[in-house]
Amino acid sequence: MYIAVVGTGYVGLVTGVSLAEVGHRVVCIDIDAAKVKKMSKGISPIYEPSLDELMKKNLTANRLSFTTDHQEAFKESEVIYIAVGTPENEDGSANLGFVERVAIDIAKHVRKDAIVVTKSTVPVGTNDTIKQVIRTNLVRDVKVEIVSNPEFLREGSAIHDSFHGDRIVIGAESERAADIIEEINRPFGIPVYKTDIRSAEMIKYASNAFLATKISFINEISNICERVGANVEDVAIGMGLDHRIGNQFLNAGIGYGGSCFPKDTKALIQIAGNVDYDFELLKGVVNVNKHQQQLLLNKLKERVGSIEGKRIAVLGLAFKPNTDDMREAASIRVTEELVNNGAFVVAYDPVAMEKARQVLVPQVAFANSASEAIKNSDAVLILTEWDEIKELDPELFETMAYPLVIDGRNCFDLELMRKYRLEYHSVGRPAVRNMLITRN
Ligand SMILES: NC(=O)C1=CN([C@@H]2O[C@H](COP(=O)(O)OP(=O)(O)OC[C@H]3O[C@@H](n4cnc5c(N)ncnc54)[C@H](O)[C@@H]3O)[C@@H](O)[C@H]2O)C=CC1
Ligand SMILES: O=C(O)[C@H]1O[C@H](OP(=O)(O)OP(=O)(O)OC[C@H]2O[C@@H](n3ccc(=O)[nH]c3=O)[C@H](O)[C@@H]2O)[C@H](O)[C@@H](O)[C@@H]1O
Repeated sequence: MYIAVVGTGYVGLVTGVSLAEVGHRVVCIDIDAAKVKKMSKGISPIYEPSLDELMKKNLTANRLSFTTDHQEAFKESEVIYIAVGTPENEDGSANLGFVERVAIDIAKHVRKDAIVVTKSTVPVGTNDTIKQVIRTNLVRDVKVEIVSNPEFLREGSAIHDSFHGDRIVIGAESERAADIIEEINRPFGIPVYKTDIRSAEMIKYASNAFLATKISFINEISNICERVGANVEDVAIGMGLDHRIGNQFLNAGIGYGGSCFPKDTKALIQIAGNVDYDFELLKGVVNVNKHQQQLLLNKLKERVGSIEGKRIAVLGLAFKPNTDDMREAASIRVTEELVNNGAFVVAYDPVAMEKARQVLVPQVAFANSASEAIKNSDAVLILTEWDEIKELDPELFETMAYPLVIDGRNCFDLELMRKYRLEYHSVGRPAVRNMLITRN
């Protein structure tokens, strides 16, 4: 199949590369010329495990190409994927400006009958708008059908998820269009669920909102655990053994960040509000998430008193491990608050430092390693559970005058931390206060 993918962010690029890998001829289009130049050389503009290798392999095999030219890209295309961003408007609703722009580009440049597949996360009813925009702006006499095919990949394991996802959802207005998209995806061997377009659009928001709900739920349980002396990790294991609950997405921490949960939960509240439905539960989920980051800062303030003039090491800046994505990362608000309170912040991340420099407040200093950040600090805050951080030797913390570690991601085993001279606070687990121990 000749396929065009519009937008080469996390979703578009991974979709394009994966479709090329299973044998399709794919052209990826982006308006960002610098990005296109880089990708044409086989260099991924984002950090995503295995992506570079697959890009190079498929470029060499001539199954994959990149361009800024929509007209050129749509010349042969039988299927056009829309994978541009749908960021948050100020009122929490989804900004559909990029999607609508692409719909107009398709209408102007499409040359043959085509199926337009929406991968971007869009509010229920948006595919009807896309259809309308394309049909009213069509320049040539061609037939365009619309399919909703929401994406469920996670950043940091995007390639793996594309080949081993739990399901592919196809929402279509005709059986023919649904069958063609199913056929395109057959080589992935992932179960396909076909439905109507509006239900497919809703499946995406409902799935993200449900996962976000699980996180806020376990975070509230963790806050109670701290007060009653229980351990949230044991609680999550015990709960997860019930298959109806499942053991995933029950990691308590500083709340969810990233480019999707924060915006998609708010967008779903708006979608509900637009039809006069007050989605109370989801509003609670969003509020709990906001509060959770503050709890970490409260713990710090409680232990160090005034933050002013203190040197605080912040380990882990990306919103989750294995990505350099800084969108809605907890580190943005946390470092800003520390700086506003007069702290000297020294930050470290194994991968996201370059992007972090662009979004964190300019007063933040960057260390070349975790140990450099930790040395001489008054406290360490852990915000992302990178393996590199989880594998740090706790002895490193003993290089601090008063080893105070506040871990927002439960990176360390409590038994292990009890063997070191340090004070360690994590989320939903008993604190370790072990300043007097002498080890042999
Ligand atoms: N990031 C993720 O893990 C996931 C994202 N999604 C959804 O997928 C959509 C895309 O998300 P990301 O890939 O994160 O976005 P992104 O913001 O990383 O990338 C969007 C890309 O589209 C390009 N673009 C904008 N307008 C264009 C146009 N008219 N023509 C060509 N290119 C254009 C931009 O230059 C940019 O490179 C969003 O709706 C998001 O909610 C869904 C599942 C996972
Ligand atoms: O629509 C999207 O963009 C994507 O959003 C999430 O993927 P992603 O944001 O890449 O990452 P997740 O692994 O889901 O983590 C999101 C946030 O939740 C946090 N989280 C996750 C799991 C958990 O148990 N606890 C927890 O705090 C993570 O630290 C991170 O900040 C979903 O998992 C994907 O299925 C979806 O396609």
